[in-house]
Amino acid sequence: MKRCELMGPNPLLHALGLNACERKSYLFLRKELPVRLANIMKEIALLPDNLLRMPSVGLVNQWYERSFEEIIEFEKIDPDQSVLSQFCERLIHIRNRHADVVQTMAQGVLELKESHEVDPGVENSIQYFLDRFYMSRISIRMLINQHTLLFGEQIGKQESVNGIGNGGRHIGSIDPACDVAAVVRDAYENARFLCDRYYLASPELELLQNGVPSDRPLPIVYVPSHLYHMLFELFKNAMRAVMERYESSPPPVTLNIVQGREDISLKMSDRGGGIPRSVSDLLFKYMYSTAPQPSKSDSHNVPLAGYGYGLPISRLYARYFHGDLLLMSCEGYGTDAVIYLKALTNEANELLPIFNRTSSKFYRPAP
Ligand SMILES: O=C(O)CCCOc1c(F)cc(-c2c(C(=O)NCc3ccc(C(=O)O)cc3)noc2-c2cc(Cl)c(O)cc2O)cc1F
Repeated sequence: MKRCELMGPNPLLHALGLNACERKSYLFLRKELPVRLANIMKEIALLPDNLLRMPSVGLVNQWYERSFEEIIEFEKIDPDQSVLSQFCERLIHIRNRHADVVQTMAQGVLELKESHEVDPGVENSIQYFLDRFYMSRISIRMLINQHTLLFGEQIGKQESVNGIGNGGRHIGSIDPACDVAAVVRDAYENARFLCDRYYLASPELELLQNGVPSDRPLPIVYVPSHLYHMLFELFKNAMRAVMERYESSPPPVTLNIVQGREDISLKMSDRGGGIPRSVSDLLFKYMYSTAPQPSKSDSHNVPLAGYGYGLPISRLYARYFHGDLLLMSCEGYGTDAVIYLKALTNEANELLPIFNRTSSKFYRPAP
């Protein structure tokens, strides 16, 4: 078995250690995944009783408990090829089980809103929990994807992730030369398709690099699907604001990519009229964003915005590798949304929620 340098829990560095080794990854994940599942289950147990009792939250909790049990079954099994294949299949099974966790938790929050008065203290606890819960989920899915993409059955067929061709250079879900400009154009075109379908028109994209029109590739080490998710969400919001404000000749949405020494900044600017600060703060609140899902039958007239957790989860994707996502809206004119990415690979390690005395205080403040 070829030795390999397991480069620690940083999935970027771990995966870029091109001689990734399935056995080392198995030994790391069979410990690390139960730890991350256990950490978040401890926090679920500390949720306000009213939320914990909601049927959908109970369902999510069962999924976590089941997945925890299924991984610790490997705790004392030495890896031979059969065990490694079973482990890969088990991870895929677990990833599929958790596919609808975001919507199911949102349903749990809705069940709470519809059945109980929610005081600001409980709302703060829910906001704190969901940020940590979804960040934990991003990290767990990142580790599972790296292992199953690097060592799973599909390894020979992996052409690209998220449909963006790349000549097979991906390492798991990480692209060591992720072309930011290409992901921007991809996200814009897909948001534009939805916009055209609903408004029968859409704003043009003005793509700049350091303030100058440019189509030049801009390769960074990143997870294209994370970058795409953030950009697609912001383009949808910008297009909705612009098209709601302009009957015709909508002004373009500008996306300026600025390469700094520490940060790569992607500033999206629109002239959609903007929102007051009191509203822009609410857009990151899970309780505010939780509304009954539009019925599928009238999906043709659902606005661009998905009544989802698009913005808070996009911010978590940015923060996962120590970046950020900020909104600066000028009511009466338009909105700037900035995605900050870490330009230096070795600084882009994971940002993980760890359950400890400090975090538990957040749920039940000391009497
Ligand atoms: O569904 C999701 O997950 C996200 C759902 C989210 O849905 C929204 C949406 F796409 C766009 C806007 C919006 C408006 C607007 O709507 N302006 C008109 C109005 C002015 C005042 C007030 C008020 O005073 O209350 C309300 C609206 N202006 O700028 C933005 C805007 C918001 C964001 Cl996050 C962005 O990245 C770019 C933007 O241009 C608000 C949304 F809410």
